[in-house]
Amino acid sequence: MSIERIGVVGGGAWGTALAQVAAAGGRETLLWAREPAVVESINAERLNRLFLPAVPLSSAVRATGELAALADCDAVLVVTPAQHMRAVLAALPDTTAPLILCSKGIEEASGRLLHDVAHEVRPQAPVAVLSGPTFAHEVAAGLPTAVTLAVADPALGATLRDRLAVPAFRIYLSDDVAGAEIGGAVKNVLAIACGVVEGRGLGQNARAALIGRGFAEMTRFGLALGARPETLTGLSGLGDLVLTCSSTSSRNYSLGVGLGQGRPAAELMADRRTVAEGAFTAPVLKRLAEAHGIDMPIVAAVEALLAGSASVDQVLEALLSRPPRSEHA
Ligand SMILES: NC(=O)C1=CN([C@@H]2O[C@H](COP(=O)(O)OP(=O)(O)OC[C@H]3O[C@@H](n4cnc5c(N)ncnc54)[C@H](O)[C@@H]3O)[C@@H](O)[C@H]2O)C=CC1
Ligand SMILES: O=C(CO)COP(=O)(O)O
Repeated sequence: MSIERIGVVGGGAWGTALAQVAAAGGRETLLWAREPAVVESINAERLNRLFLPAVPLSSAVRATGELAALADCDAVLVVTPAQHMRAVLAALPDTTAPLILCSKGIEEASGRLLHDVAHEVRPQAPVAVLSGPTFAHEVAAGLPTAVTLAVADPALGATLRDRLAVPAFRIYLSDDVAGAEIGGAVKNVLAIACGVVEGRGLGQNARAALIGRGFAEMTRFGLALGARPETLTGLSGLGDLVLTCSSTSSRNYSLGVGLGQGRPAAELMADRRTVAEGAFTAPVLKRLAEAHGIDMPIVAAVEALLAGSASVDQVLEALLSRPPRSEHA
């Protein structure tokens, strides 16, 4: 199987950065964007003025507003917000090209991981997941980055890796598709919690404690859903958790900073153009954890803050008054 022409669905920051990677070496890459202003600014100025304004794009990235234009792509990177993925996949032209899911989240209405959504909507297409510690602006600027590419078929994985990898964008293969997805979805919720710690001035010890105990929650949830431990300790799990929990470059962390400063979630979410996936993942993750009997107190605290059902001081008090337990229980 030869993969030459890549399509990208989603003209936000991450779709644009990935289009830039796919266009390395001057290979034409077709980026579908929902906003006509994004299509126009990319084609006319080589810039995505709405979502990634600081990075000049390769002339090999071409934008379109028509999903039908992706019909002859050999592989399609899917980079919409998680809650819109089902609708966009359903609107894709009839193609059996491999779909590489690059979004991070869980579908709220169904509780399904995104690769399950993709299998359901596009049963003929092979599905891969690309995830890891990857701020879009750094990838687009060509800074060194490493990711996990998870796909059941190792031959397809190697073909996709050979087409997409460049020296500064290292791709590590895995066949643990669910594990790669779970890390990326859960870390967004934990990043909100770490932002709250900063916003409320709780200190760096508290942030490190949240990363450690948050990782314990990610591990319990991941193992219960069939993820492998080495995936959770790898790039798409612990690697991305560390990145997102320690930088205001993260939209999720920044949302948490606002919550920690006492601003209401509704105000922080209103008029957002960019997506903070953890706000949509938290309620469904809490629901899934309860359904599976998995203890996830940090996730529950973030959900309560976002829902406005508890204040920062109340969730802090609840977390600090939990009965002592073994670190490994
Ligand atoms: N920005 C980053 O550094 C990274 C983002 N991701 C993931 O990539 C996914 C996309 O995020 P970004 O590219 O950052 O988005 P963004 O926050 O830069 O832009 C928002 C995106 O949402 C799209 N959108 C809004 N309403 C929509 C609708 N009804 N249907 C379809 N699309 C709609 C917009 O067209 C735009 O592409 C998310 O799941 C995110 O977690 C993953 C790794 C890195
Ligand atoms: O997923 C990301 C980095 O790996 C981007 O994080 P944010 O969505 O929080 O900005």
